[in-house]
Amino acid sequence: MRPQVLTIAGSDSGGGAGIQADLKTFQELGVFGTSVLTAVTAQNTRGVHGVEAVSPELVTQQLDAIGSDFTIAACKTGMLFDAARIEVVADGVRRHTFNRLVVDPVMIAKGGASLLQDSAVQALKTSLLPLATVVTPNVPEAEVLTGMTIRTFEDRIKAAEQMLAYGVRAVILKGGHLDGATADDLVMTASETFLLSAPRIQTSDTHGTGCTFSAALTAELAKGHSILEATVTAKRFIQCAITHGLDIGAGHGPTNHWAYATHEEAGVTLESITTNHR
Ligand SMILES: Nc1ncnc2c1ncn2[C@@H]1O[C@H](COP(=O)(O)OP(=O)(O)OP(=O)(O)O)[C@@H](O)[C@H]1O
Ligand SMILES: Cc1ncc(COP(=O)(O)O)c(N)n1
Repeated sequence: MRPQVLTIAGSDSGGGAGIQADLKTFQELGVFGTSVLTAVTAQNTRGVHGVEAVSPELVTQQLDAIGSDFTIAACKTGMLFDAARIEVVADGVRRHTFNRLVVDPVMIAKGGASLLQDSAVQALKTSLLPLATVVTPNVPEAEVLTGMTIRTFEDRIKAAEQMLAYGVRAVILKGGHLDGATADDLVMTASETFLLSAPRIQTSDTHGTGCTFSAALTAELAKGHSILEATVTAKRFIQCAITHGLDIGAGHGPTNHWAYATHEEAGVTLESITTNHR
């Protein structure tokens, strides 16, 4: 039987991020995707033009419809909109024992639109992160989650340590927003810290990179791979998707979800940098 997976996220009408990016990624990686919508955005490559949240009751109904019928091997969250949706999502994840949980703490879209209310950050930290297997913040999201300013490599290590203390099993602090010849993601578990690197692609077509990366990670966890194995495959998937962009739309274009199946990926490395003594 195909592994069944779930994404709990917002809809991106433009198809490059959100639920749409997640389902395309699941399909490409051979797992059966289901979805719980938390919000609907009117969005294209130029930006977010409207947002409406799905009621907490309907979010719960969707979670119960999935949880009562499917065997969810892994699950991810994306745009959660506000504290009320976070609480019902955390409740559903707990009740249905969705055990392998990837939390992508989506806060702000590439174009600058807010996808999570400021007042929801505390709920994310206290209700959802303790249930998470992996949390995948970018640098601005990690700054909000930790209250730290992240500039140096040491800052990234300290921030990842702080997020690990929120109860997650692994932190992937993504480096897409930083400069440099490589896009480096810091991967920290209780026992070890790694640097996951790939050549940085010069492109503005990076809409939905975080969604796609976390969906690939979820698909690989669902197949029973370890967190590290799943992380490396997810990086390969997103590297191919960014490298072979589709040139769609006039703004930040989507990535190519087909590319992983049809192109060789080059240059992803995983280097162990420290052994953590906890
Ligand atoms: N230009 C790039 N070249 C290569 N890899 C990149 C590039 N931009 C981002 N990445 C990689 O894509 C993955 C997603 O990271 P990113 O920091 O873009 O997430 P994000 O900001 O949450 O994405 P989004 O909010 O757009 O969905 C990471 O592995 C990151 O290193
Ligand atoms: C529904 C939804 N979820 C997530 C994102 C983040 O993606 P990006 O930062 O690339 O805009 C988005 N734009 N829309």
